[in-house]
Amino acid sequence: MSSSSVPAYLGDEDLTQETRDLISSLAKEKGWLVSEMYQYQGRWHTQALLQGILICQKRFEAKDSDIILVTNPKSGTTWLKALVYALLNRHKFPVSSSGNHPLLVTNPHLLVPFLEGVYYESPDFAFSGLPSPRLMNTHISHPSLPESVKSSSCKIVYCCRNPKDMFVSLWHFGKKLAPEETAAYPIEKAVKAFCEGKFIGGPFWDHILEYWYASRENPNKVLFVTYEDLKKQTGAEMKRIAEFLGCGFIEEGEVRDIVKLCSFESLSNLEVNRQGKLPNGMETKTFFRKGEIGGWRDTLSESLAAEIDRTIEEKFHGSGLIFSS
Ligand SMILES: Nc1ncnc2c1ncn2[C@@H]1O[C@H](COP(=O)(O)O)[C@@H](OP(=O)(O)O)[C@H]1O
Ligand SMILES: C[C@]12CC[C@@H]3c4ccc(OS(=O)(=O)O)cc4CC[C@H]3[C@@H]1CC[C@@H]2O
Repeated sequence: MSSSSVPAYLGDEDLTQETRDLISSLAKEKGWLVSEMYQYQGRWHTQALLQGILICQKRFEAKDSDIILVTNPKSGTTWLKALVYALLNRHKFPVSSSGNHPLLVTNPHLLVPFLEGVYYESPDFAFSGLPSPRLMNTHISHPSLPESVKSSSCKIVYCCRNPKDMFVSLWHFGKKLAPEETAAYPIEKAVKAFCEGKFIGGPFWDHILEYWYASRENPNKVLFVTYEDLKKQTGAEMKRIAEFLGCGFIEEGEVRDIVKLCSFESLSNLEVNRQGKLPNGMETKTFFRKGEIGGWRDTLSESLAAEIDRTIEEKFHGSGLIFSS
């Protein structure tokens, strides 16, 4: 990859010998954005994110008080980070006297660390130094989570999104992230790869279903929310998240203020989210595009939408999970 906006952890520099040895034994495919992606524990990864996951699996020690936000890419990660950060810090940083709220001057990705990204960039990063309760996010699949995440009483909030909107969001994100690499790539090919599961973090259906069943088996451990419900009833979903996390009583005014501060209109118009880059090289504005439900209609032809619908029907049939659009 050559574009300047491409983050460090999409590259293949700084790989340890251990990662190189493992990679040499893994199935390999050419990706849409990356020239090589590797299949590890059933999922496709860039070399850098794979190394981040390996280090995370080895080193991350979950605490009972931890909160981990889990998503597939482009399913509402940035928004969920902002909402939960504002919720947990509502006494320290009241949103009503909001002139100096951290979210007004800091991109949500800098307030909530991305586990495998941080472990790739800074393998010795001291997660133990984060204030309690520690709030972090990951795209790691349920079976691949570090053992301590599964065995401790830490809480997981999983947010999923209608796969058609998720794909379309990824499509535009990829084009912004690496315009040269993606310019000549046909959307038909990308939809095919997405439906075959050969996309970073994919297959998307395994990711969603594993957390879906985990939330049904252990509702005190995993809370399952959707981008669509968050969009339609942000306040009610935020209260559900707050109750799950044991945040205690929240006044209606506080809920309203947090919902407003974290809305697409509010966050996407802040200077900090319009200009500038994260330290990893990604432009902050790439995380905000339309922020709508059903926006896939502007990008997908009927036949491409039908191709994704067929995959959804095949993979989610009988699961009880229904995507609204
Ligand atoms: N505050 C917010 N409210 C609603 N959607 C938001 C949001 N912030 C970002 N998004 C949307 O969430 C998607 C990015 O997901 P992620 O944060 O997981 O990378 C993008 O979707 P679109 O590309 O459909 O607009 C982005 O616009
Ligand atoms: C994880 C990430 C969002 C997804 C980005 C991504 C999406 C699709 C890709 O296509 S393919 O090469 O697998 O065919 C590649 C990538 C690589 C970067 C991914 C982003 C890094 C941080 C974002 O949350």
